[in-house]
Amino acid sequence: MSGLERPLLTGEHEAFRQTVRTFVEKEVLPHHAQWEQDGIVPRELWTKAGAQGLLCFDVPEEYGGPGVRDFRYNMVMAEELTKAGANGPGFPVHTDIIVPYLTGLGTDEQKQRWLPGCVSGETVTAIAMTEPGAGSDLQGIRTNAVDKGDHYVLNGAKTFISNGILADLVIVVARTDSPDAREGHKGISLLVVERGMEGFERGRNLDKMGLKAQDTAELFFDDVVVPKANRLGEEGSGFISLMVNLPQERLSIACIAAAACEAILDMCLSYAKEREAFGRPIGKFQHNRFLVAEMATEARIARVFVDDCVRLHNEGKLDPSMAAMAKWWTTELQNKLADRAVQLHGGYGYMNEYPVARAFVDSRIQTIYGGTTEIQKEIIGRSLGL
Ligand SMILES: CC(C)(COP(=O)(O)OP(=O)(O)OC[C@H]1O[C@@H](n2cnc3c(N)ncnc32)[C@H](O)[C@@H]1OP(=O)(O)O)[C@@H](O)C(=O)NCCC(=O)NCCSC(=O)C1=CCCCC1
Repeated sequence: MSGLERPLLTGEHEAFRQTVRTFVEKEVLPHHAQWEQDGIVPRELWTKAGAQGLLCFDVPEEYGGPGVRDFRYNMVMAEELTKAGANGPGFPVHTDIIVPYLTGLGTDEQKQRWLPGCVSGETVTAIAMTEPGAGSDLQGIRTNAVDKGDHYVLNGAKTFISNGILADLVIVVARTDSPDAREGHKGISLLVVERGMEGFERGRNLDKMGLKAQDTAELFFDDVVVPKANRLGEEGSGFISLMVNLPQERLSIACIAAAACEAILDMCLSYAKEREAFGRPIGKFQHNRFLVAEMATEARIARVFVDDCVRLHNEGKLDPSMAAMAKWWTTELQNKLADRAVQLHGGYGYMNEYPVARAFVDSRIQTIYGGTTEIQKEIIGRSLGL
């Protein structure tokens, strides 16, 4: 797909892309296979990324960041990691999804306390929404925090938490209402739990089908004393804060999907030109030519759509239903293209040593996390008044 115009991006974004690419080639790719076996990346990778200015672009200067509110940088980061097949570093999870809660909801004291470490990579973050018994139905969570005056006592369990093992700071979604007088979404708050708090334990680093080098963990909270100074936003405002922030998470996932579609197309194009069968390159057979032609068309539509969503987001005009459209459509496309790519590659496509196999397994989670395809359609349907 190289050579296609991207009017959204300027020379500065392309220069940033070069910095990310050099970092990925030097610091990530030589070790990635080992990290996939380990199920985790080393801490030092985060501080190296921080030192190169690759984390938390929109954190204001007074809190140690570059203060650049431009999601195109987030998008370029997602693209470079995805196209390199380097899905281990959970940088987009940190920069695009979690740190914005601190920047947007934190008091000055909280921001002074937490943001400089997030920018430098000393502090790795996670957000804990999902529980063993509640995923799509966020209001159904049971983790609860009991008000004890100047602190809460937190109890519960979370699962599927990205960066869960590495995280020093976890935003925990918890019920702060009483079990006798449930207040629906108004009973949900966001509490920051920090590494070392008594009663905060990590469970398994979960063994996943794909995204092998990114740690995904169970977290347990057993009478954890969380100071009220660690609550983000007003008590009871947590659900609305999630609804307001989730569109950016979904856009981040769509950025990954659009880049993955382009990467899959490139793999198929090369293979269709190189691989010969029955005396000619397989791309000379009409079936395969049409297959790759369809992929090129669909990947281009995804690109134009996602770039436009990023433009709207930068202008503060991306509504939640548009983010939902971008998320479901591009991630479903990514799955479709990945499946077809394996078929085109035949037996080689099933071999882990071929990038197409990784593209296939990594695509599968994309339609699930960040809100499933079905939840995205629910959001769109409701926005249409249905
Ligand atoms: C969309 C959803 C299914 C909606 O739920 P309900 O039907 O219970 O809620 P409902 O009755 O629709 O609404 C309640 C209040 O909320 C207001 N509001 C809604 N949207 C918004 C909005 N956009 N802005 C402001 N207010 C909003 C609504 O008006 C209502 O308030 P009111 O009662 O009128 O006072 C929601 O639960 C959801 O989204 N689930 C997916 C979770 C999900 O996506 N995890 C992802 C976990 S995976 C993850 O986090 C990671 C993945 C990858 C890496 C890292 C992290």
